[in-house]
Amino acid sequence: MAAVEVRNGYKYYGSKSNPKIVLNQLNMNVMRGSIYGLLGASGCGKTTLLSCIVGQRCLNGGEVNVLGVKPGLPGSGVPGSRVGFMPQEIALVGEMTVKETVFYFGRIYGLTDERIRDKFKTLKDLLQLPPARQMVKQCSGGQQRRLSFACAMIHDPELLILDEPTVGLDPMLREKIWDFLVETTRNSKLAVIITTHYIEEAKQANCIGLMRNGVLLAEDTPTNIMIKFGTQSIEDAFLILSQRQGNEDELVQILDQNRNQASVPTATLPTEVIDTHEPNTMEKPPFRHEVVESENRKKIFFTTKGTIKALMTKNFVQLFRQPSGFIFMLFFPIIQLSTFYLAIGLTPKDLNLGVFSGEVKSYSECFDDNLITVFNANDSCQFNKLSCRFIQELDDDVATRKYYATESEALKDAKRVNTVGYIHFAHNFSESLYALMEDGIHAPDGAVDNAEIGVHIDMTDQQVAFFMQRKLRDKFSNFMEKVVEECNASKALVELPVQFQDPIYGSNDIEFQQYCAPGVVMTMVFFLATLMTATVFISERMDGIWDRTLLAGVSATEMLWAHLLTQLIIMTLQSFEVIMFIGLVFDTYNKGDTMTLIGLLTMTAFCGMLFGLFISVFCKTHTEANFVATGAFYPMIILCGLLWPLESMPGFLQDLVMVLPFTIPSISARNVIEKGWSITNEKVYNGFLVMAAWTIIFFALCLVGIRRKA
Ligand SMILES: Nc1ncnc2c1ncn2[C@@H]1O[C@H](COP(=O)(O)OP(=O)(O)OP(=O)(O)O)[C@@H](O)[C@H]1O
Repeated sequence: MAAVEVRNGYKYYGSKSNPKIVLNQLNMNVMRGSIYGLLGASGCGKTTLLSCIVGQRCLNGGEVNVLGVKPGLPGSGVPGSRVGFMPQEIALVGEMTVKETVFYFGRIYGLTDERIRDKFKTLKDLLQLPPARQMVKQCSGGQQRRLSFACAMIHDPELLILDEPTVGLDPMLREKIWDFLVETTRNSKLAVIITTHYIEEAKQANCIGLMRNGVLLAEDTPTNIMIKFGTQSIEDAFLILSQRQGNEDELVQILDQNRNQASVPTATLPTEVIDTHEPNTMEKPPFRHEVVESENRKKIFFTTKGTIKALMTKNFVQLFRQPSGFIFMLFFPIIQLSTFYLAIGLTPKDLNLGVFSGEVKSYSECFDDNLITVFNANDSCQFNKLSCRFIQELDDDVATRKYYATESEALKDAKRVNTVGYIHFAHNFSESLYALMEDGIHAPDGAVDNAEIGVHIDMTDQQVAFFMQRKLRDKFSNFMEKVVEECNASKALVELPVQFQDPIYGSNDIEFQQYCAPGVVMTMVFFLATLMTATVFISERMDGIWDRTLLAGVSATEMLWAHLLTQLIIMTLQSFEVIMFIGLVFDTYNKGDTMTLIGLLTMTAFCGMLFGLFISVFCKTHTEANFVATGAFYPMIILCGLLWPLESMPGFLQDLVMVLPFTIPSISARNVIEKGWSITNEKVYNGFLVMAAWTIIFFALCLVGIRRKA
């Protein structure tokens, strides 16, 4: 009875108009209880044929029947527990131990732990597996191959497909594996398809298929093949066949011969000659596939829980055993937050400010303890060296003062950027100020000018310049208030008629850091999740683990859920860590509910994770994924009002950026932190809604992408 039948198999890569034909009207029969050696040069289409047999790929024409079912039908067990597949690449998780790897595959195939333990014992001896606790990445190439073989065998499949299993193994072990396969197929119904480059070892197979350029040139027992071509070895027979394939007349002959045999290949023309546009369906009746047992469906449904558990265990092991992954996950947020809180938005310190006063010959006069600046007698005041008094008012929290003998020297140093600028006082600053206070609007013009403190600032560093301007204004105001107080005059004389009362929200000394912190933390958490997810998924796909797990019968949806759940746990912990860290270490206040913030941050991370998944679905390599993630990061930082108020943007842009994932959520976070609003407030829950909407959009796009690829 046939385990695998391929009829007129036709497969191409590329577009229909310009196809690259890989399987060309190929016929193949693999009997139960036998070994089928599939031989052929590199690139002839062996792996493609195997992937169509296990349901990983679909034929473009022709039919496949595997164990009585059409591969890929839900509940058919193909791909799944009825088939064992050992791919060409190792496709194992490097961070798992040998034992964990065997248990992982056993569990996703739905085996009980006891059964896995028994099987592991047998396979360990047979295949000389490395020590159970050794990590896969620490195994040699040959050891990894043997382990991969064990994983394909763990569940006693009905069909075993081995793509180059003996590459890199020593002759003794190769022989052992062949002996095992011969013995097992003799005593059971197990069917084995094996591809190999060591043509002579295939002598032990019950049947050999010689393949070239997508065509099966011959299919027979090794002895018959050698007799047919009058050779001593299969290799020579293969050589003769390959030479014949190059000769068109001979080809037609082979084709006729094969057509007369029902079960052997019907098309043996090379790809360049044969008419490939319409696959030949011949007159054979279609396959009668077995009805898929509902029992199988039930089994798959009940094993889902165990599968998710196995997948999640694998994900955690993978993450925690990678030092870089663990450090990235735990310490990267802390490092990023620390750098942000230490570097952004704090008050500038250690600035140098030049000072020139025409009132004094030597600045030591200003620091003379006997210096009296205000004389108050007979309801009038006399001022003496008031510039010194202002200089004393300027303490180190404003800037370190550098004193100059001339204004030109102060200017020269400011131009060399040794100071952020300088202030200067006229030689008659005190008298002019006195005149201004005494005579008011009747004071001479010169007095008005000379009573001013001249400030020259380097405006190229705007933040420092604004800081200096604000500080000088505040200091001047304090200074004048003290002077008029000593003169027994009313403060109202020097106070601005504009009074800033207690703020409605926030405080007068709020730092810029408070404004941008929510946005910075949110983008950090989002893109961290994006990068982690994209990296995990792309690595898994590139290493072949994704495909191998799918071939074990696990659905893409189950794998997706397992990853999402793993990441969700990590993201929740990370959000908690972030909030606690900035609260405890940087003493950041939060007037609102911490759980609301953790919730919003976790949602942000979850959304970032789905964005990472979205990237991994549409990008083939890590480089492409990094380009997309970095490309998205900067527009978000710039456009979402995280660093600069939205109100400064043109109106149309303001409307546009409202739909971006960080604009409204960062406002919500600020509303919680600064205003103490709860989640019931529209301006808080809006942020949750926007994040939820983006999460749904990314999820839907991922599903569409994954289904299209499937
Ligand atoms: N996804 C793909 N897209 C386009 N071409 C592909 C794809 N996969 C394989 N091919 C091409 O199809 C041909 C057959 O590839 P396949 O991997 O099936 O060969 P093979 O016989 O298994 O080779 P090897 O023994 O080296 O593994 C090759 O020319 C290969 O370049």
